[in-house]
Amino acid sequence: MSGRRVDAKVVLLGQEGVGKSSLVERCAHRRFRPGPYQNTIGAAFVAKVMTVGDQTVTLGIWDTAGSERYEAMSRIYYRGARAAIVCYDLTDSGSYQRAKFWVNELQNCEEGCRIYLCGTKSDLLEEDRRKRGVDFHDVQDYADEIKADLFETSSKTGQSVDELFQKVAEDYVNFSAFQVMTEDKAVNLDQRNSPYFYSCCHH
Ligand SMILES: Nc1nc2c(ncn2[C@@H]2O[C@H](COP(=O)(O)OP(=O)(O)OP(=O)(O)O)[C@@H](O)[C@H]2O)c(=O)[nH]1
Repeated sequence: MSGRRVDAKVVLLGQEGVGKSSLVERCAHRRFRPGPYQNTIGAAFVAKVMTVGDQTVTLGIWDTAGSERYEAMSRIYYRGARAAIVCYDLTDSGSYQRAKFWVNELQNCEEGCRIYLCGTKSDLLEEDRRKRGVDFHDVQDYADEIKADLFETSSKTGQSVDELFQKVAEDYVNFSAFQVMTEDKAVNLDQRNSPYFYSCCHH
């Protein structure tokens, strides 16, 4: 992995303890560590190579610290991000409010960043449905409103974790292809000095 170019910066945001580090651990190392909760200090970085069709894409994933103490630092980490996975704990409505705070930040400061809402710890709901603290349909409506994708994941069982990161990689590839197409067009339209442009207009 060393020396490999990162194609897209991805940042994880969300209240402390919602399971951001566990999500990265599951995605990168396909494991879940149930041990005592250790909060992230500052941020952690993982590069993950993904396959989209016949292309490989390296995601540079920044796992930020959720503690409000590190809020200013998290802002540094989402700068230039192509995708933000904004996490909340499906059993904790307060964490969903905190997720909305990060969405507002991104909308105001990082226009080019796609947002993925991620409700975590879905295995806890399988154990007991009454533990759900955030209504799925409410979040789906909100996701539609902000043009975000919505996933409900479990790092413990692995549910929907691969799907989430795969979608991030696919959107990156598709969006980049679209961007190249529109940029090419912009160049063509702008080439007033090009021989083609004049030959085209003078004949
Ligand atoms: N049951 C269950 N517990 C989880 C899951 N994901 C995380 N946890 C637990 O939730 C606690 C917090 O997880 P972390 O991944 O450290 O949370 P974080 O969002 O990175 O926390 P900060 O680094 O403080 O921002 C840990 O005790 C995890 O074991 C999950 O999918 N299911």
